[in-house]
Amino acid sequence: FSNSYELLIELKNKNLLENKPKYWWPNFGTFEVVVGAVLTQNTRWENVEKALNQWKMENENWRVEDIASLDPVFLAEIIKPAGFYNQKSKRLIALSRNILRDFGDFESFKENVDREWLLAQKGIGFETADSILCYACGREIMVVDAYTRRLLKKHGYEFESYDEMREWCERGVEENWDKLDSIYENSLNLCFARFHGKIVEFMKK
Ligand SMILES: Cn1cnc2c(N)nc[n+](C)c21
Repeated sequence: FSNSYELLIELKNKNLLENKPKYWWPNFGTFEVVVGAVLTQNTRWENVEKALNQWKMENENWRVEDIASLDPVFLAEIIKPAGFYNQKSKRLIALSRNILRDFGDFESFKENVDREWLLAQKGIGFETADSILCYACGREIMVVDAYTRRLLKKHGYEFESYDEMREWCERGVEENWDKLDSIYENSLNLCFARFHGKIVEFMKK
């Protein structure tokens, strides 16, 4: 493939997202995505799901108001399966408090947060920030990760930085948006959410 549009087309016909949530990340658009994005650092997704489900055994769902006022030792115990649980517990509580302090509630955070605010939060780097923007806030931004880097390297593409790789993935799709729009029968929204999901599922196979 000579650009990311051609890569997307090659992946499109492999049915990589069948029996997956519509936008790939479970509970897309909710605070649970924010928690999962922090928990998935340096561990396997299966461990994140275990941690997320531990909380949901006792609670309806993950709410920013609950986590903001939680005892860090108590939360660490719940998220233990995800690893680095003391550090991740402290960071999730601080992040939740800052969301309430700076935005008032999760809905307003979804609408108004930007990449700079996220990157200023302790323990949030490019991949975590972009996962939150894309899958919690529904922004058209491409998450790139070790899977993406490995796939592109295999096809001769190497990048100086995270952002250079992200821009390569976004540019090829944006330059061919009209072609994609007709292929997807004009239902082309959040295509980067699905594009990243296809890459992860392809590389895991
Ligand atoms: C949501 N999500 C984030 N990272 C993932 C992964 N590695 N594998 C599968 N899923 C669904 C994931």
